Amino acid sequence: MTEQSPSSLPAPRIAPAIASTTDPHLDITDVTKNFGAQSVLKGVNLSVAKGGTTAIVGPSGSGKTTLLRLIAGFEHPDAGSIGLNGRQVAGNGAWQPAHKRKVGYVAQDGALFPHLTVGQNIAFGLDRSGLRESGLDGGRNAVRRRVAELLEMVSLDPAMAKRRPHQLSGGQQQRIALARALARKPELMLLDEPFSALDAGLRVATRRAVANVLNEAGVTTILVTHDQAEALSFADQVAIMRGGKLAQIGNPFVVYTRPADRATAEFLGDAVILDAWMEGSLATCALGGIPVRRPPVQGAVQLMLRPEQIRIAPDGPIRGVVVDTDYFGPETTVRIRLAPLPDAGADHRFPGGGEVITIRHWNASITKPGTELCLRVVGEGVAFPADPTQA
Ligand SMILES: Nc1ncnc2c1ncn2[C@@H]1O[C@H](COP(=O)(O)OP(=O)(O)OP(=O)(O)O)[C@@H](O)[C@H]1O
Repeated sequence: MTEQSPSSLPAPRIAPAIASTTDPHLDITDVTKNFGAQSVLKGVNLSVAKGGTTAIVGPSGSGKTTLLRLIAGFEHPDAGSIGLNGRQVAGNGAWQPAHKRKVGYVAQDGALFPHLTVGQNIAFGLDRSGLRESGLDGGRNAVRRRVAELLEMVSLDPAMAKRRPHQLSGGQQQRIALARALARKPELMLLDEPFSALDAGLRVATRRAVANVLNEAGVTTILVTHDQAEALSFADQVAIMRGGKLAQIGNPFVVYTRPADRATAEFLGDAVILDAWMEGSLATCALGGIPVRRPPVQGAVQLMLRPEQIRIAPDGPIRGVVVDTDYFGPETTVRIRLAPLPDAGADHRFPGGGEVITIRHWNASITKPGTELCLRVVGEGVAFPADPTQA
């Protein structure tokens, strides 16, 4: 048994930045989209708060880009409606073309024009009548000044305006693409996997820089990605797309720690899933009795824990033997075969032991195969009905 009680568990961290969706910037209601016989979006509902950051994450082909293109106004929905700032822009007979929606779009590869300089690329996005409205003449000097301003906004040296895209790194190219999209002063920015071509270090730095620019400019942002870690770190609202539907929408902490179903749990990160028996708010499994906040059913369930909730501890009540390990530098994944619970006996509610779980540990030397370990579980588990039709 674990020695945790629900009252001793850490309180969930609630993401501070979720803006109220009572005043949504974007409102998507029951949107469907078919391409020929293929049904790609099957009734999507999503609300994005003004100034908020939403990540749409999901496997390849689940419909993420299609949804973004509908929001941008590059495609019409077959049914449902899309509202921007309280005004219907698509559906129910309404239609506002893309160039009137005040929406910026940055694609995966940045899509810069290779034959134009950086400055010309950015200037391409400038709305010259907008420059005139701002008291600028819309001529060369005004354009040059605005391009320099936009380059500074994305933390690049204005001298770069003379270069061509092939003379820039991938991260710099993505920032130029962002500057070009920002040139029109969009109120909503759509980012379609803009960091996926960058290597790991540059990806994190560029993501952070882009997030800062958009945040400071107060631009509502939607990021599409298939990278769950990116979604969790970038956004204050994460929407998980699966098979043309949003399986769950919530703040990053909630969707990671309390996924709505097993597929979402496994998509968002590593998950330890064990057969368990739910009685009241306690699920008994090979790791002992684990508190569950809102059990969906009683009786047979599948219990989900994140690997970081299972700690190696000399006084831990659960026993197991290391099966094998995988060394990754800062951490090692450790596969452990669990021993039967001492009080399991012939009671059909208790698992018989022998389950293999995978956890992580920083010290590779204490996790050699065959080593006996004591384990402790921290925090709550999430229970899913063992019979998925009950979900
Ligand atoms: N213009 C189109 N014509 C026909 N089929 C399309 C069109 N656009 C998208 N599709 C199909 O719709 C499905 C969803 O595509 P979409 O690009 O929206 O998925 P995605 O989740 O963004 O995938 P990825 O992560 O691989 O970019 C795919 O099967 C795709 O082939």
